[in-house]
Amino acid sequence: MFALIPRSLVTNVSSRSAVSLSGQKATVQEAVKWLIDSKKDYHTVSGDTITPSKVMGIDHLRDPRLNKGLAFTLEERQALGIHGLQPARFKTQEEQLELCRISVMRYQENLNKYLYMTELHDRNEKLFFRLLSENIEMLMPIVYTPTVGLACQRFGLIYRRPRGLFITINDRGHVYDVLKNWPESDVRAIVVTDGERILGLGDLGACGMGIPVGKLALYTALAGIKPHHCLPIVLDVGTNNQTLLEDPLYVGLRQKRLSGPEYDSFVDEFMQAAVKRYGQNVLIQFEDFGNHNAFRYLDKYRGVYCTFNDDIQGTAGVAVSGLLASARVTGKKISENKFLFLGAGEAAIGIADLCVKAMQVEGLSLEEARGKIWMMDIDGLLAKGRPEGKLDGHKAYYAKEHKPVKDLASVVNEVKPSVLIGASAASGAFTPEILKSMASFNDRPIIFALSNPTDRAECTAEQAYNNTDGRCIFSSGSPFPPVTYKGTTFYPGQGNNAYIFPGVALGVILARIHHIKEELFLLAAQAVADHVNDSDIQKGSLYPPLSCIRECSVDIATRILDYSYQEGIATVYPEPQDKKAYVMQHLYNYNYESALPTTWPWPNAPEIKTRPIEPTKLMA
Ligand SMILES: NC(=O)C1=CN([C@@H]2O[C@H](COP(=O)(O)OP(=O)(O)OC[C@H]3O[C@@H](n4cnc5c(N)ncnc54)[C@H](OP(=O)(O)O)[C@@H]3O)[C@@H](O)[C@H]2O)C=CC1
Ligand SMILES: CC(=O)C(=O)O
Ligand SMILES: [Mg+2]
Repeated sequence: MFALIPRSLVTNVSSRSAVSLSGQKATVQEAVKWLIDSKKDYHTVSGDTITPSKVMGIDHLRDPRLNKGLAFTLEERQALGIHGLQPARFKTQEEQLELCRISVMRYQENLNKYLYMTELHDRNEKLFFRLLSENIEMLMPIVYTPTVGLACQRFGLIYRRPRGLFITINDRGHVYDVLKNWPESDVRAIVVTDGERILGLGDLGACGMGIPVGKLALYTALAGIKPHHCLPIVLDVGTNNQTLLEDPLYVGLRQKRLSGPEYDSFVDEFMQAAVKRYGQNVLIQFEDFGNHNAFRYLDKYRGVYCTFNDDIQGTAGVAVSGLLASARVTGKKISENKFLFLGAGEAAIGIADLCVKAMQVEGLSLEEARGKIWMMDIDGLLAKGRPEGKLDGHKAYYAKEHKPVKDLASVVNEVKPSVLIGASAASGAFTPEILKSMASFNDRPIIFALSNPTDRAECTAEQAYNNTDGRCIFSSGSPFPPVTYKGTTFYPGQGNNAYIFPGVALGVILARIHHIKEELFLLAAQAVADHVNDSDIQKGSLYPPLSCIRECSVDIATRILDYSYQEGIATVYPEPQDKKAYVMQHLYNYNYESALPTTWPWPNAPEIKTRPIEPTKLMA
């Protein structure tokens, strides 16, 4: 009888003294080595005969992890049993990449480019990641903000193949069983959302899955974390978005969002199940939860699990990095600035808290540091005793003895901040009048419009430069094209947590840190700032080019390893002596490897006729 067995179980046949491998006699040890080398996932076993499954032949084309398309050589096509299943042409990965670049650029609509990338991800994983990694500036806006926002909004319409795990409240009591359905057993990182605050687009329920998928694509493309170590998850607890509830295309649970103790116990069960399934070191990144849950869960879980909240902590890292780099333009330390935030939510409070930490490192007391930060929420200035708007949680730290003020322009004129940061999703809130005011009392005003996606930004890059006489230092959460003002072209940097979370995750995973300390984000901020060079600054950017994020991620991870061994929070022993080499050694390789076992051809195997592969011209 034939049976399909996983490669990991092939060693079960070791009790046999000899086997027949694809018709060739071999010792068990040789056969096992061949099978392991062959990187096949399944083999048929019949009696003492182990045969690479014929069914799995075609699965080399169907499985995105194994598929190389026309890049399979003649030897591989014959050895894997896929000869004849593709056209005769052989291509290099470089030729395939060129075709992909041409194909993706042929689409006019960004959503179609997104769909092309999704289809490529589903078809050929290595090609997808190499394409993305080598074309970050062109493709990050497609797989990530802003296009991913649109993809989430159209999720029901564009949904074709599943990616990630959807765990609903109906799975309560069985969350672990659902996790067991995920086909990978060695998951090291989970990005989870409940879809309540997707970018600045609000509650998108289960359609929020695009975000964990996009974030984890960046884990691999920007930090070399292996794709099979990554798991995107949506906790579907319903949605309060009435439009979605009435949308026949909505694919999530069609009911109001669960809240209160039942919701909490569901999230508790998820956390416990994740650790039971993948071990206590599994990294769990919270993404785009509603404000009221984000802070609570960070406080509740950070000392118990290996977890962080990207919107609070990752965003803080990237903003502080920009502020550190801004010193090269303004000559001011962070503590020599006065800050005004529009927004007092996850991103704004996260940034403010990390700025305070940075200012303390620069020598300020906690009170002095908090005193330099002014904040506004939907009810206006955080002023003690204001009649409207609670000052709960961290908001209270930044509330000032001040009369209530509602409008941003008045606060700007009164406070005269040197740094204006928007994390409110209030598009256009930085009006020309406000920008002009910033330029009237600052030589080089710092303006961060961090809200995503693009149409939620507090101002555009063009508005910022035009209304500050080209003197502002600008960055935004989603990318803006270069702006030419009075003959000078500015290339604004992207103040997005994508500079931070992939590198932090890489460092945490490699050091196997149990709990993620705040210091890691300060350290990551410093690392990214160190990668900014004079030409970046001259071009108008506080960040290194997107094409350098991989280097930043490796540097962040290396510094995290150094720090975690110094602090005794790393749990991998023996301690790697050369930390950077250790990081490099563990990066995902998106180049194709031979699909042939190293020992191929098997002794006495029929000779494979080969012919030279002729270099062919790329498409025009
Ligand atoms: N660039 C980046 O890397 C990141 C960008 N972001 C972006 O930041 C934005 C906010 O995210 P997040 O902080 O998580 O969301 P939250 O919901 O936690 O916070 C939003 C904050 O903005 C305030 N707010 C809303 N509307 C207005 C308004 N008209 N005027 C003044 N304040 C207003 C809210 O007030 P109240 O408290 O009263 O409700 C709240 O304090 C989103 O667009 C998100 O995409 C987020 C993370 C990373
Ligand atoms: C970038 C990001 O995490 C956000 O906008 O939510
Ligand atoms: Mg987010």
